[in-house]
Amino acid sequence: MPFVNPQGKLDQFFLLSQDLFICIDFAGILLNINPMFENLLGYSTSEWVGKPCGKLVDHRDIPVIEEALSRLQSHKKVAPFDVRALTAEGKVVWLEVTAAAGDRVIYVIARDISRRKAVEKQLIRNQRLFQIAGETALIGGWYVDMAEGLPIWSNEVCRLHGVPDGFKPTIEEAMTFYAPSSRPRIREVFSACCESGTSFDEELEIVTRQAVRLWVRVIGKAVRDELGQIIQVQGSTQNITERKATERQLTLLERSVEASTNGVIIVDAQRQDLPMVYVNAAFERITGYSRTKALGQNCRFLQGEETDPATLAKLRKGIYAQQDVHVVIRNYRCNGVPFWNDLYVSPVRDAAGLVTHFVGVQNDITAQREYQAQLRHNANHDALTGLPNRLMLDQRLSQGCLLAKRYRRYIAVLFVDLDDFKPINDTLGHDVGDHILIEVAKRLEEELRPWDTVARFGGDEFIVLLPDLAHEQDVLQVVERLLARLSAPYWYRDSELRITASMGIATDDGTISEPRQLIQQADLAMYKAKRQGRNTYQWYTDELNRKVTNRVNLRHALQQAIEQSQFELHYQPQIQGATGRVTGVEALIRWYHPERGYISPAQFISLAEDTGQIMPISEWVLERACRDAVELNARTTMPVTMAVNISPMQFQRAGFLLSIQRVLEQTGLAPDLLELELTEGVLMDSTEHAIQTLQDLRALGVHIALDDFGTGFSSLSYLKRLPINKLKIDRSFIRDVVNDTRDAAIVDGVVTMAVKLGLEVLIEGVETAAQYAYLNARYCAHFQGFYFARPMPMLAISSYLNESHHPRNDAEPHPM
Ligand SMILES: Nc1nc2c(ncn2[C@@H]2O[C@@H]3COP(=O)(O)O[C@H]4[C@@H](O)[C@H](n5cnc6c(=O)[nH]c(N)nc65)O[C@@H]4COP(=O)(O)O[C@H]3[C@H]2O)c(=O)[nH]1
Repeated sequence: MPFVNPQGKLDQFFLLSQDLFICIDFAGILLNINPMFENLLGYSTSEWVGKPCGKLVDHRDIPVIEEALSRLQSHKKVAPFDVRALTAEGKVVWLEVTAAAGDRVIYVIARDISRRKAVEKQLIRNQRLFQIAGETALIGGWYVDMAEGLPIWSNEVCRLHGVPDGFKPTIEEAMTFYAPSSRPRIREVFSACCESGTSFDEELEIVTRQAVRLWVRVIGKAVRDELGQIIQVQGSTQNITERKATERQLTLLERSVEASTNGVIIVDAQRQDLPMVYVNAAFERITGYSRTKALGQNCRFLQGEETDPATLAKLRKGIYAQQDVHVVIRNYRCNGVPFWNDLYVSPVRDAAGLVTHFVGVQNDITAQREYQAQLRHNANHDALTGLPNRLMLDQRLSQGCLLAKRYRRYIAVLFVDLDDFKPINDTLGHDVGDHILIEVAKRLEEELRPWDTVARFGGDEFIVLLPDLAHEQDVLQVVERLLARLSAPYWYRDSELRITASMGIATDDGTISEPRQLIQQADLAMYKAKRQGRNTYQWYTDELNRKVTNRVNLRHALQQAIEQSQFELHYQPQIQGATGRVTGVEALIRWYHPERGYISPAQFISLAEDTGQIMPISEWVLERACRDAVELNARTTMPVTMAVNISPMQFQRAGFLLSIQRVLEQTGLAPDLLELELTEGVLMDSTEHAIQTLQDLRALGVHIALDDFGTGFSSLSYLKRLPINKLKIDRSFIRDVVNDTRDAAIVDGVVTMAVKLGLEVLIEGVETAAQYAYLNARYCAHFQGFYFARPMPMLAISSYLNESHHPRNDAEPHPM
């Protein structure tokens, strides 16, 4: 290595120095370099002597070198400066350069400051990072030297307070930034820290210079010197406004959840067996379990015997699939009482979508369910007796048929109707009636097996279903047992009441296509039982069915007849025996059916009575007969009475009297030419009312005849009170009157009695000359019968009357 010749005593420094010693001329050419040059930069010194010093420097620092050189050339001073030199390996070495101009040369000392530069760089980087952290976390630092008593704020703290960077408040000024509510606290904790070194960590409110309220977390601690004296209080201030808002919201949420009337449960989805980590107060109230008991457990402790496995499976499936799930589940309270839990469960996901929890919202809907059940019960049960009603009966009947079919058994339907319940109800009152119905329901239920059904079908009608009979005949034991039980005395407020029932039975093997038909069949059979004397039963038969079907068909046809006016009136003459003169005619209805021809009134009148269709028919008959009577009387010289049959229903209707009055007025028929024929049955029913109506009719001038006399059971004492004009002796006594002395005796008795009571007598059903001769010889009466004439249409009776009122010579009435 070539050595530069040392000069004078200072040469040793030149050689040994850890700094670079360089001499350059005023043009910047290297003249002399110490050995450190080679050590530091890795170049050989000889190479570089005579070369411009600028070549050593990183191109970025060349302007610095040029500037310094220019100043030195002008013999100006140059302050030490830093440049980057490049080593032989291409690395950068930071040099602190001190240069001074001599007479002919420039002396340069350059010191390697690369390590310092690296530390500085690191420091700057750290400062920057600290600043970033402060800005990001909204934390600023501050300190107060005890000696000076002035707070020093970092830029972030300045920013927080809304003041420019470098703002230097007094302690008092710094305090005034705190909101009035927070001020006493910061004073207290700051003083305590200054005086006794107590650290503080407070969340307080400040008001920025722009009057914005912010929440800050202020942390402070004392710094002591080696003697333990507090020399400084330092700390940080962090803006936590957002966190506070979030916290407030969370608190609000928590309070809301706590206050909710719904039970809320949160379970940890990440832990084994999904333990509950939160339950609210409503959960405690609903279940009776305290938080301490519930937390940490799986919800399954709420389940019990009646918890439906299917519902449970649905709930588990939803949880397993991490989906929302809604169930109504039977749960149990702490005291073992079950309740209906309307439960919604939803997964709660974290930001990454992972299910961390499940939240369950539960509602105790037991009361609601019970109410619904009550409604359902009410819809299916009779309010008075609590028995199933018709609706439920239908379901049970269908089920019963299915069971009978499946297990090859028989189903029996009993139609139970109480005998004479209406009079009890009407006369003794509804309380008594209700009491009996409840008692009947109870007795029926007690006599039956649990799988049998008793339903209330109507007022005093009950249906019993026996869906499990081995043999059809088995039903009879039950029926007899029920009849006996129902006929046992009933007690109401110490009074004994007696009532019986009539029952109709229908059975089937379950294959019937329309189970309701069994009820109809049992109903038919029950009616038959009623007709057979009550407190008995009847079995449904096909024959019964046929009759009923005919009746149903007839009823439909009758309705059409009413609507299409298919009726006519025929008239049968009534003859006065003494004179042979026709004194009246009886109007007899004829139904001309377009397909079936004439249908006898004997076939349809009683049906029309049952169905109520008799009313429109009767009105028509009355009016037609009155009009025809007016016409007939207009054509004859002698008055002719019009006898019209009055049905019981017609007679009992309120307004009957009025309807007679009206028809007389409308047709102009003289009242004494109208004779109303009533049967004994009509008058038997409501005696007082009937007698009053008869008296009113008589007052109108209308005649009354008691029809079919002798066939009923009217008492003679009763007969004497009736304001009637005429008795019509039933034709059943006439048929054999000539030969049968008993019939003759009856006719004799009735006629004698009638005459004694001042009543006229009409003998019906005279068919032969012998009968007529026999009767006419004995009694002063009127006669009617085929012997004289059959009922005939209007035209025919009109000419018949003409003829009879201009009799032929023998003056005897003649058969047609
Ligand atoms: N065997 C026999 N029968 C005789 C003789 N003379 C008359 N008859 C029949 O005896 C019935 C007399 O009428 P009824 O006893 O009031 O009996 C009537 C009456 O109860 C009822 N009826 C007829 N028309 C009406 C009506 O317009 N209104 C009401 N409510 N019932 C009526 O129908 C019943 C039957 O009427 P019809 O079939 O017309 O039968 C009539 C008549 O044709 C006879 O010598 N021998």
